[in-house]
Amino acid sequence: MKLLEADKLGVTFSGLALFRGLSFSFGPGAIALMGENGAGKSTLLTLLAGVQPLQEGRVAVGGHDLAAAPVAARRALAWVPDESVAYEFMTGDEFLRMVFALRGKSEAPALAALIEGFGIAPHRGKRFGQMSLGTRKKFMLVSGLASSAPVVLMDEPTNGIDAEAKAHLVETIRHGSATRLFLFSTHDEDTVARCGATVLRLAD
Ligand SMILES: Nc1ncnc2c1ncn2[C@@H]1O[C@H](COP(=O)(O)OP(=O)(O)OP(=O)(O)O)[C@@H](O)[C@H]1O
Repeated sequence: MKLLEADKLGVTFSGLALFRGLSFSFGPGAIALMGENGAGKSTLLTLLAGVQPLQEGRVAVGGHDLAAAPVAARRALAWVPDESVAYEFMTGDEFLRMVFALRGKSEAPALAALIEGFGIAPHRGKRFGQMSLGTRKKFMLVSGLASSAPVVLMDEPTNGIDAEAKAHLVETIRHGSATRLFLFSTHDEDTVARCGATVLRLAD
């Protein structure tokens, strides 16, 4: 079962090619995107997530072409950026409700266990402007992981989170990777090993 396919992806910034002719095809599992700072990990993830338009090549998510059928393709993925995208005035609960409303869902069956596992229950009523960086990150992770999307794209998911949350992230990836694809950028070798992830290395 193919969940994410990239065919001859290429990106050029200011006349310099960041990568070219990048092709892969993944079914369920865990893939760690690694490489030096500036190798293009975040750029690749934003292309796959449909956050930034493709320059060269094509992407299909859940069999849906990202350029030709963007709504169906994006419905098949969840995107967890490195930095919080929530409004500062929103509470944790309001943010989660907004994300599920945007996905056309009123509830997420996995949500309660994720809130518990990531230890964010005490922060649900807090506004993002008053949260620590790690707590914001945990809400981003929970919003993506609680979706039923078969493809979960995460930019540096362990950045800033504590050991308990990291253990829960690893457990969620290990448990879910039989049916879903988790593709995440990281510099964290320990997490890659604990998740049993396959490494996709972007050359500098
Ligand atoms: N919109 C843009 N315009 C011009 N250059 C860009 C743009 N986006 C990214 N870049 C450049 O592309 C390169 C790759 O950046 P990217 O953030 O994808 O790397 P990364 O592998 O995620 O790095 P890190 O490990 O530091 O997070 C960098 O040199 C960056 O400055």
